[in-house]
Amino acid sequence: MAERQEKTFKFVIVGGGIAGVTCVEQLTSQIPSGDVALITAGPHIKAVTNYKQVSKTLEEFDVEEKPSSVLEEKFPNLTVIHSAVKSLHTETHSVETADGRVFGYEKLCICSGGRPNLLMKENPYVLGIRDTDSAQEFQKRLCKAKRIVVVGNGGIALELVYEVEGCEVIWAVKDKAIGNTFFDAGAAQFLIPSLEADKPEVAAPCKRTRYTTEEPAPGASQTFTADRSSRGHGSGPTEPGSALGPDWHEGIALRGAQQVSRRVSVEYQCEVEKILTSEELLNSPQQTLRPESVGSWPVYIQLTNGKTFGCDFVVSATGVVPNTEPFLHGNNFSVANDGGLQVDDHMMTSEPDVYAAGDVCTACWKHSPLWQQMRLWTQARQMGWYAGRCMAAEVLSEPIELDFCFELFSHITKFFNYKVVLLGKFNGQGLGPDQELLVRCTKGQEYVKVVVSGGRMVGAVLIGETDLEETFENLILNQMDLTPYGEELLNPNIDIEDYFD
Ligand SMILES: Cc1cc2nc3c(=O)[nH]c(=O)nc-3n(C[C@H](O)[C@H](O)[C@H](O)COP(=O)(O)OP(=O)(O)OC[C@H]3O[C@@H](n4cnc5c(N)ncnc54)[C@H](O)[C@@H]3O)c2cc1C
Ligand SMILES: NC(=O)C1=CN([C@@H]2O[C@H](COP(=O)(O)OP(=O)(O)OC[C@H]3O[C@@H](n4cnc5c(N)ncnc54)[C@H](O)[C@@H]3O)[C@@H](O)[C@H]2O)C=CC1
Repeated sequence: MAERQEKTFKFVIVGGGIAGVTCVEQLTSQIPSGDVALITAGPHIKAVTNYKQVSKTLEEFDVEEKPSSVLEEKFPNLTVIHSAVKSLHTETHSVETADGRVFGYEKLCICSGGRPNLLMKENPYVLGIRDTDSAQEFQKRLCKAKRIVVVGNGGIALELVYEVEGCEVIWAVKDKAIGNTFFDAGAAQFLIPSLEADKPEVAAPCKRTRYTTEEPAPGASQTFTADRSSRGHGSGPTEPGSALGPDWHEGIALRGAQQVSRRVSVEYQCEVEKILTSEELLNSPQQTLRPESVGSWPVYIQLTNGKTFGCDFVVSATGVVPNTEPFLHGNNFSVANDGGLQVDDHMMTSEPDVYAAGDVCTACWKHSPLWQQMRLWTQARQMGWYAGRCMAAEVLSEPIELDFCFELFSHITKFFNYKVVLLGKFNGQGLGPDQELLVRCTKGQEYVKVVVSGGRMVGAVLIGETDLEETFENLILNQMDLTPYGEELLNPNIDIEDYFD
């Protein structure tokens, strides 16, 4: 550890993403006299703008990348330090930065986010998407590409396969249906036609109280094509840093080298066996391509379904790993199975005076039966805000209770150009057999799924302009017995809002 301590701050926040910046904003406004330092690796910070509380728990906002001077001008008691934290010494209450400076703290909040959980870290043909730099690298490689393979079945994969144009996409998913992180096979079936059609088909509403769905057989593949117009170019490069967020792809053209329509082939129920160069492929015993077709691509991907695809590069959209490394050495943090710093219901880690918020932490308090953690920026904002309040409350010796936002999971987003609202145990997470699903689906228009347990609504997936989010949120929060209403709950001819007034 360097000998010289530059300064001791009352509060030190590490990370200029949504969690860190929201925590700073909360602290500086609650305790204007306390000096606060924000230590962050990149030159920019992420700020929440146009915040809108849509309902009791649903919120919408934009995120802007801004120079940190904007924050310093707004909060005179804030100092922004641009350097990565290299080590943390909880005993002496100090952090050391990559440029050798040491700063003391009375209370520390770690908001260092996460990084892509890459399939093969050292392989130059495997890309992850996290921040502005990695998105621009992806765009640079894509504009010369004729075929890419996307591995993963969560948020990034869903966005990419829909947005990429002029390049063939092979989409390898582990599951029986697309988008398993966010919804079930029924919703996947509703969304799939969007991959091949620009205009949604409008049909009469149809209602079913339980859904059944045809699933592709193991190793099956499906191909979807569509013509789409290209979009404009956007912002220039920035330093590596915070995660991208909603609509990140709208500012950059995601167009490949081919003047052809979009073409997505989904390979179901498979994982990556190997990623090989053409030379390695020729020497591989499992290789199934004809020798004359080997060599035309820079890289080849072998899937566990026995298929091999040549491509320009592979996108590993396979989740997030929390950035904990600089903080662990020499300290005694409890780390969760997913690699996050465990935090209690006051966002405190297992080390005294050290809090954590956002993608880097794992919520280890006893959750409300209707909430779960997902690494989303709505939760990064809520956690950063609540961590700031908890730190202030501790300093002011005020009591504080777990915030209401952790009562009910709620998320608004957009997939395949549809509004998507997820509430509570939207996929029946952890409910076991004690659940009933009510589904209403109008092809090309809306998909409504309600999860009922013990006669009470515990979750919902709303795709399209359903206008049901507020009513369903209330029904979930009230835990009203819905048994008398039965299937009428989703009857499209009943105005459900009036029904429950
Ligand atoms: C492509 C993409 C699309 C997404 N889309 C959505 C979406 O539509 N909706 C949604 O809700 N969520 C979305 N997310 C997830 C969301 O962006 C993240 O959950 C959220 O931004 C996490 O915020 P954070 O502040 O915890 O971490 P980050 O944004 O990762 O910020 C971490 C900060 O810590 C800094 N840092 C890291 N290590 C150190 C260190 N050692 N010292 C100092 N500073 C350090 C980094 O520079 C960065 O500023 C998306 C994510 C990606 C990658
Ligand atoms: N609209 C939204 O809300 C969006 C949210 N995000 C968030 O950004 C973060 C990063 O996104 P993603 O990388 O898509 O993470 P994710 O957590 O959403 O999905 C990861 C996917 O990768 C799969 N996977 C994991 N390991 C694998 C392996 N070895 N082989 C094959 N598949 C594997 C998982 O089954 C899962 O389908 C997530 O926290 C996500 O929630 C990202 C984009 C959009």
